[in-house]
Amino acid sequence: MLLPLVPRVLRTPIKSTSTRYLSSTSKLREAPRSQLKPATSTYVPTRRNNQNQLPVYPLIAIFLLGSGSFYWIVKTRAALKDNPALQAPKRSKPLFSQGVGSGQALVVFVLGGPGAGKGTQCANIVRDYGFQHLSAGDLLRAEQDREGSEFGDMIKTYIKEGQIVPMEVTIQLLENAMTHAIEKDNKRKFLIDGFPRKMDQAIAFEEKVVPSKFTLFFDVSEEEMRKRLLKRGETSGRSDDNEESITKRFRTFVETSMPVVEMFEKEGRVVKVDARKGPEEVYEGVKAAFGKEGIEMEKK
Ligand SMILES: Nc1ncnc2c1ncn2[C@@H]1O[C@H](COP(=O)(O)OP(=O)(O)OP(=O)(O)O)[C@@H](O)[C@H]1O
Ligand SMILES: O=c1ccn([C@@H]2O[C@H](COP(=O)(O)O)[C@@H](O)[C@H]2O)c(=O)[nH]1
Repeated sequence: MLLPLVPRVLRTPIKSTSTRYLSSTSKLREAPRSQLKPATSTYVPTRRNNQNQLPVYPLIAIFLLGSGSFYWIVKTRAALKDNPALQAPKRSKPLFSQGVGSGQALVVFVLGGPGAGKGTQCANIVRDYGFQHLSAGDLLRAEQDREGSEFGDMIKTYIKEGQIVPMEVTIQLLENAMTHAIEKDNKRKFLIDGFPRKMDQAIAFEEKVVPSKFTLFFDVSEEEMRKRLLKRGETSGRSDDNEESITKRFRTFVETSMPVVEMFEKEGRVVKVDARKGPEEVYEGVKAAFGKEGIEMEKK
């Protein structure tokens, strides 16, 4: 068991995801437009010597900022690597095998772009299929806000920038939450929402924690997702529900997360759901997907 190695910071179980969307408003900024005036003068300004030269100072500033962020990320990764609490467990096989019996866990990964409707549909699945909902984003936000967390500032920066938090932290949070649900309520069916978002996470989680049963993928256009996120941003209070962060999150999704979905797809482990329509219609697709995978509704 990993638990004794884990610092108190990460050991505290996350109780609820209901505080997901708090309140505040994010505003869109519009770039000022330049005004063009008709040429009314014959005045020709004298050409200054450096007019055709590239502006050097902004370039230096961009370079310094870029190397600063790179240095920060490298330093963070090194610190995490040396953190005894986050050492990869020396397991020759996963903590759980796939199933719902003793020593087992049943994991369905839930993926899709930012704002695809993953959280909304997970709530339906929890209600009808008796799964536990573990949102990686929610767990990270709870850890970010937890007083005394040594990872809080790092998580905050990654989330605002739409980057993927180093996997050691996320996997440990997920494993803690799973272990807690199993020990407390013997709940062994998990919807892991918004994870894995990067290849290293996918491989490490399946090797060290449990192989997933399948991945439920919500398919919807970027345009629709942007619309949903901006609407949600009016009340969510999330630091990343704004135009600038949304653009960064989309880029990370396409470049970093889609390759994970493609890998699972090649292995025949993805069920796609058309998520363009309203929540009820999308849920019909979810039920069909679960039926296809042999997962039945729980009787009430
Ligand atoms: N099918 C749908 N049609 C229209 N709006 C939807 C639909 N599903 C969810 N929404 C709304 O879109 C927003 C994003 O949904 P949700 O939070 O479920 O997405 P998500 O994929 O979990 O997002 P994130 O990846 O950012 O956590 C919410 O405001 C939700 O109410
Ligand atoms: O595995 C993960 C999952 C999420 N993140 C970070 O959290 C934000 C928000 O995630 P949501 O699923 O939209 O709630 C995401 O943009 C990442 O910055 C992560 O690092 N790793």
